[in-house]
Amino acid sequence: MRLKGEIHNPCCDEEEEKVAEENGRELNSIVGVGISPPAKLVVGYALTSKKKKSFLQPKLLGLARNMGIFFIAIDLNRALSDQGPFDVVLHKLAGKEWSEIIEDYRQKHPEVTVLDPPNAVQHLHNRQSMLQGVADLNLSDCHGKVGVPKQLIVTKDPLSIPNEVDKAGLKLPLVAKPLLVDGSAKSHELFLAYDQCSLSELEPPLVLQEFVNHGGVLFKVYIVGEAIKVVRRFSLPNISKRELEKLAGVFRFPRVSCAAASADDADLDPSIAELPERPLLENLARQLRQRLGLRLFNVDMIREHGTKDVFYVIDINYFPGYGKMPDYEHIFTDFLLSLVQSKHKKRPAT
Ligand SMILES: O=P(O)(O)O[C@@H]1[C@@H](OP(=O)(O)O)[C@H](OP(=O)(O)O)[C@H](O)[C@H](OP(=O)(O)O)[C@H]1OP(=O)(O)O
Ligand SMILES: Nc1ncnc2c1ncn2[C@@H]1O[C@H](COP(=O)(O)OP(=O)(O)O)[C@@H](O)[C@H]1O
Ligand SMILES: [Mg+2]
Ligand SMILES: [Mg+2]
Repeated sequence: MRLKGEIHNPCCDEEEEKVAEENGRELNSIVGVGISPPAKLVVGYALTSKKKKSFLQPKLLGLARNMGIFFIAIDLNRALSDQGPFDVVLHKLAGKEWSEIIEDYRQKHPEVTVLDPPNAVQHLHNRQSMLQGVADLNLSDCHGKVGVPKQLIVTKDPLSIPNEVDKAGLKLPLVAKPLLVDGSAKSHELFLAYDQCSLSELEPPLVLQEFVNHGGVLFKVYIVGEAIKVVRRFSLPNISKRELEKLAGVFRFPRVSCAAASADDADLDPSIAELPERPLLENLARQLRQRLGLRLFNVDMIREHGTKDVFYVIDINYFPGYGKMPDYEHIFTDFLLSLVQSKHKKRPAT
């Protein structure tokens, strides 16, 4: 925690100016009435403009300010070590150059909580390494099973895909996903493949994943440190055997489970809509947090149609769209405060 007056506050765009204005209003009002400055938490952020807009909403900034938490934009044109000082750094920017900057900063400033370490984030930029952790989890309790759909990685020669799929024993239909996830629209361009021959039309590098019928509903499990929030989203409908026999080809499908596809208020079959049990989610989140070394992520989970508790994780996203998570402003401010508290607890008594 720091005292006031230590903050450097560079403004780069409209969003940042708004944030700085919110912060400044608080600083001036305290100085003006001569109250001694309270301890405060300074959070530096390096986010895309889309993310700044969706995450730094007035309801978060206002609540945070009342709790002594101030968000300060990191100036990408200046050395990171010359800025701040920060208690926490939040970041989600693409590119190797940024990863190196933030890793270097993390090593030189162990007193700052960097959310999250770039090498751990990197793990989620590849759809193969992303799900490796899940396959190795130990979730053998009575609240359900969590696995990963059977999948195959293809890095070259599209003409060999039909044969490779055959050898691996993958069952059709398949979902084809770009192997690398870099935040681009292209990395979210997904295809459904209904027959083996057409698979050679796809462009590697890819993950080919068995399509799991799940009743058209997906569970988005948001994790913020130890907090978990789960929402329902619409997803792809079941594909019947009959339909599969009739169809051939590969078809691109749109972003079916985006925020606009919320299914929380829909009138759904309870056996499809019922959320995964809380102990299962807690166990999953705890183990993933440890294994991935991340505190800010979400997990896309589906329930195998016709079962009560057989789940598959199909996607994990770093620093997802928390702005759409119900109650995110409280969850996030509590989380930021808990970081400082745990830091204080760890400090040896003098
Ligand atoms: O754009 P939003 O707010 O829907 O958030 C996206 C996430 O949506 P979700 O919160 O899961 O509904 C989205 O999740 P999905 O991959 O769509 O499941 C990604 O996390 C996306 O980041 P990136 O493009 O992979 O870097 C996220 O995009 P960024 O906001 O990080 O650019
Ligand atoms: N193995 C699968 N079985 C059934 N549906 C799937 C599968 N994988 C993906 N989907 C559907 O495709 C959507 C996008 O896939 P996802 O892996 O989450 O990619 P993205 O990173 O672009 O969100 C999911 O929300 C879900 O509707
Ligand atoms: Mg997804
Ligand atoms: Mg994703």
